[in-house]
Amino acid sequence: MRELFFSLGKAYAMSDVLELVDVSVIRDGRPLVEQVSWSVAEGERWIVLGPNGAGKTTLLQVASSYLFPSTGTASILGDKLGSVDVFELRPRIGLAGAAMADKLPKRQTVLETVLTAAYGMTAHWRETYEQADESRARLLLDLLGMADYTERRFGTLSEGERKRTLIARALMTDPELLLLDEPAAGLDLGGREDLVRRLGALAQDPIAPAMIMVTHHVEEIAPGFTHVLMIRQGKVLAAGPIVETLTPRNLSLCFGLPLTLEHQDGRWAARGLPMTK
Ligand SMILES: Nc1ncnc2c1ncn2[C@@H]1O[C@H](COP(=O)(O)OP(=O)(O)OP(=O)(O)O)[C@@H](O)[C@H]1O
Repeated sequence: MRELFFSLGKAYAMSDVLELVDVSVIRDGRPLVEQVSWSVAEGERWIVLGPNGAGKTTLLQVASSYLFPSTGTASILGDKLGSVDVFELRPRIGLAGAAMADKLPKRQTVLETVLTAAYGMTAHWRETYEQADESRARLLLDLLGMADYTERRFGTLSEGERKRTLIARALMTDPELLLLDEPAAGLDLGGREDLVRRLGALAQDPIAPAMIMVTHHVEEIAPGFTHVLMIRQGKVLAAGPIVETLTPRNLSLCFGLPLTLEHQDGRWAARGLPMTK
């Protein structure tokens, strides 16, 4: 069944999903991210964790080829930004986030919203879809628990339903790299837990694409995520295998206050220390 979703043959070396070397992005003379070096290999599932304004979305924009570094080099799926046609690269990258949601027409059905990704478009426009594409879109919507919503208009969905539709959409092109920008933001407890379960299944699937998920909250990290990059004020504070790197000390440094951290059954929970009188 899974083979329907993800293909096996990849055209790049294992280590080459993403390779940033000394990447800085500078706007108005200020670095939004500074001297970031980071590599993501096939099979790895990364969390990018950090406070508001740390530079997480900026990094994801570089990883999705929508933003070029001001200095340093970025290679995505074996191709260096600046010497590759990004329009050939982008279908190989699945991207789900609020910025994408804003571009999608609200009157389009959920099925059309997912299908248009197969054609590199955001809106339905006279193209006739192939049966195979429609079958894939329906299967992905089913995988994300959206099978009963295919004819609903995208604009009428709840936040949780919208988030799950966007992930199905991001998987439509069978990407080699899946980028999720705060997929659990705005979800209630049930919605978050449902999404964490689905992302956990995806993360633990050995033939699913390499994944990078941006979040502010350790509670949103699903079992199966293997690595974490912790970022503060545009700089990498720590990066590496999650169990070694996601420590109370690093988390406290990252968010700038003393925090306790629990890790149980693959899930994480953080709490601030009580105020001393
Ligand atoms: N085009 C721009 N010009 C100037 N500053 C920008 C631009 N885009 C982002 N910034 C600033 O860069 C910093 C990093 O922004 P970014 O959106 O990457 O952070 P983030 O970690 O994703 O934040 P959040 O968690 O709040 O979404 C912020 O201070 C933001 O105000």
